[in-house]
Amino acid sequence: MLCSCPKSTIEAFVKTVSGLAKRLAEILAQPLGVKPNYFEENCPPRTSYLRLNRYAPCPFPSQVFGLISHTDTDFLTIVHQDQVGGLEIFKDGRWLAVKPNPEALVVNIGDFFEALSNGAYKSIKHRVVSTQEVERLSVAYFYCPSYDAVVRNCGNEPSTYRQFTLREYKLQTQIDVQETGEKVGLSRFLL
Ligand SMILES: O=C(O)CCC(=O)C(=O)O
Ligand SMILES: [Fe+2]
Repeated sequence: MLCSCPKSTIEAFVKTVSGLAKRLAEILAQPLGVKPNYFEENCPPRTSYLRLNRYAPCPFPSQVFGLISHTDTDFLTIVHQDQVGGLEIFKDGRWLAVKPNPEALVVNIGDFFEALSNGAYKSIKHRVVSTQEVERLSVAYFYCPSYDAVVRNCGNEPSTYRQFTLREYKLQTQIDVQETGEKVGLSRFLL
């Protein structure tokens, strides 16, 4: 797994996964009427990032989450998890385990694709449950716009969310976490 790899391997992975993220975003955006060069213009490499997650074995797995329920602050996230398992998505009112497959990547829609698509694509709520026996490793690549790129509904329907930038969104999240203890997310930007 990537967490113990040399820097050159991580850099090579970022190069490949960033190309994949861009291509996937373009394909998903095509039916929405988004300009073909939207991601090229608005997502420079410096605001996207890779996170290496290590979840230590937990003596109280029923009481402590590896990662609490959240949506991702990006267009999309590409995740590679090891064989341990623990990632869950919230679908149709219940939590579903994402079966670990080290040969596969998991792609999550993030908050900004939901806004760009005016809700046609949903930013998926997810979490990681703990394991008592073994540690778990995962790698997540977050595909983001630049801080001042405007994210808005690209279709012709009346907008569900007001337009915003990553800078504004992060600032609002910071305020919400300080005041309420959690990220409120897109609902802050409902019209
Ligand atoms: O560890 C995972 O499988 C998911 C990680 C995740 O959701 C995140 O880093 O935002
Ligand atoms: Fe996440």
